[in-house]
Amino acid sequence: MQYQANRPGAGASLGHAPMVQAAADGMPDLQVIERSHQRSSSYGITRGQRPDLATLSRADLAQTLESSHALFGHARPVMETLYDQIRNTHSMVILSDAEGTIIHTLGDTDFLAKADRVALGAGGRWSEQLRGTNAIGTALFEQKPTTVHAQQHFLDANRFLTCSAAPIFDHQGQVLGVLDVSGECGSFHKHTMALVRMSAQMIENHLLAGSFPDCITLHFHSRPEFVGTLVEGIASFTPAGRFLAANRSAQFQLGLPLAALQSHTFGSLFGVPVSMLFDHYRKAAPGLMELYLHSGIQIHARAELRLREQHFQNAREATAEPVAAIASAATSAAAPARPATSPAPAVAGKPALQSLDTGDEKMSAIIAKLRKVIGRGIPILVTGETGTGKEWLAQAIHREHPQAQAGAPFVAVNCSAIPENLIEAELFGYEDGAFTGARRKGALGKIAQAHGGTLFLDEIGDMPLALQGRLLRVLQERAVTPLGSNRVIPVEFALVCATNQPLREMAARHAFREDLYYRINGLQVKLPPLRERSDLGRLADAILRHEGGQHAPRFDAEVRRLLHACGWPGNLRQMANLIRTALAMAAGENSIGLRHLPEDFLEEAGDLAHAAMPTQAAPASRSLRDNEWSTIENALRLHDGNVSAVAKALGISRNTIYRRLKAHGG
Ligand SMILES: Nc1ncnc2c1ncn2[C@@H]1O[C@H](COP(=O)(O)OP(=O)(O)OP(=O)(O)O)[C@@H](O)[C@H]1O
Repeated sequence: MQYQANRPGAGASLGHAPMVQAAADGMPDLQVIERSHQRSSSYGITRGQRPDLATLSRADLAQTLESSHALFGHARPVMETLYDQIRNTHSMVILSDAEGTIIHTLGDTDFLAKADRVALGAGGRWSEQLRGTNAIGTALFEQKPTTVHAQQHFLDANRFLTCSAAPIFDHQGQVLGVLDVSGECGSFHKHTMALVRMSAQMIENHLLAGSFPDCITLHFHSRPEFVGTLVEGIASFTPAGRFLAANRSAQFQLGLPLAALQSHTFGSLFGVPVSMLFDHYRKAAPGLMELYLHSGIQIHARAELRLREQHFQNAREATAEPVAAIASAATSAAAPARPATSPAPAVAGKPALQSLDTGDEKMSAIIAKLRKVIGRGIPILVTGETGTGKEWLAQAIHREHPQAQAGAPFVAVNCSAIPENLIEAELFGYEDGAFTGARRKGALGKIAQAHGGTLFLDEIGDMPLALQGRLLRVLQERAVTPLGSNRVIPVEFALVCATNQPLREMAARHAFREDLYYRINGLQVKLPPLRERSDLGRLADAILRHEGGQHAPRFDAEVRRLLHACGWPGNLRQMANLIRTALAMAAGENSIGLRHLPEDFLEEAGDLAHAAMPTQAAPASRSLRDNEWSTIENALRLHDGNVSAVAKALGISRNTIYRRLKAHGG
């Protein structure tokens, strides 16, 4: 059958009707295919011709590999993780250079043999000029992710394939190569493209982090839990603060393309001098920094200071204070480069365990129990509705350890925020054995980063089953083996996990490993929802002081009444958000009145209080999830299904709402 995309009903005529969709769905973009077919004809290729199967000689391939060493070095471990996701689907993962020459493949043996027949292997050349329309060549030409399915290949010989390819860009926006998943056309899956794109993004992030030997790299996101994940923004600056490079997430968050960013400095982007980073890392246990973009949006950031000796020296002179912490947060050029995902700094600025005891009986009992187990190697499992402060409690637990005072790391991993195919590399790290000496890279996983400190696994119920076994082994053996390595790294850390899922129930229906459940469940504490706490007023005062300092204005009587009347479906997160807004509105005044509260809160407080009532009266046997879901459901009804509005009203993330909607078949 010939390709007929330029005729009406072309998708149907291909026998792949659902293919006629936007490329963003992981479906081929028919306009892209059509343009490519026109180009293929103009190259003088004919559909029925035998493809040019000549591959590079071994010497030429070695040279190609050498010139793509950085790309190959960073791509290889990501390819291994990606291949784990598609194993046994008659497919393979392919890396090509910017000319479309394949430099590395990983695949199922049966399919590799078939692929070999069309030179889809190392040394094979897949530019559009040589092969006509194909995912690698066309993605290179279009400079965007491209799926080419079956008949959409220009050459008849390639029509047994379905291929999804994403270009990989360097920090200057130049294409370095292409990551591709190819398989037999019957193995097409629309999610493949999403996996390929995320993997390409991960390679780009690692490349960027390793690009400059002497620089300051900022990892940031508007949500603190996303710092250190695939979606974080990464921007590098010279030691003097001049902009060097940024990944796509950073460009998006900063609202500027690369070309415009070139004329910026750290100061012009964030409104503070770069020296504030040195000040920040001079602290004994620096936490994430809070910075503001021009748009007023707050971001949370972690900096990596990878500086030469003389820049340390300058920093020392500039700050004229002890700089032990700077040295510990930085890597000198002579030392091996710090891995791309360096340990998150220890937690600072968050309350200690004692200050979480504001008089609620349940909270006091929880804190007393925790005190008995902290420091005894007993894993702690924290449950509770969204926003009840599970992560805050984990940080407070960490701070109780004497090592925390000495700067031991608190490393948080949100198991639901990291794409399933990347979580393994994030947790266990990976090793790049391809190059030695200065080029040897790799990344320390979060588990190894937590060595000596605390590992906090948030939303542990969302950890893929396959990885639960590996995690269990790490916990039993107290050692981690990075991907692609035989090296065993001993690790010692305190473990705190959190979930708002019924893990025991999940274990009973084999949705969560029972052995892991018992292993992480040394002591389980359940944080009460805000509506059930007896210390609501004191808690609000504590948050007010935390956010606004000792001289913050006080709540007036009307506001206090309203605080008690509200159902607080978003729990502490909602309350903290409300108080932050009120403080901003009441700046310079002595008290916070109703006029300082957001209108939507005032309008909804009554309704939401009602919405929460049935959950208060709900029988104890109802799960946390049920309570939370009915609150979300009510709020969705109130807001005509507008997820953003509900997220704002409840003070919970849109992701949480989408996850719950999915879980309830929405
Ligand atoms: N004890 C506290 N005092 C003041 N504010 C708090 C406290 N605990 C939590 N918060 C506020 O609530 C927000 C949410 O807390 P946290 O992330 O710990 O909740 P969570 O239960 O882990 O939420 P989720 O289940 O959605 O991950 C925090 O960012 C903070 O603003």
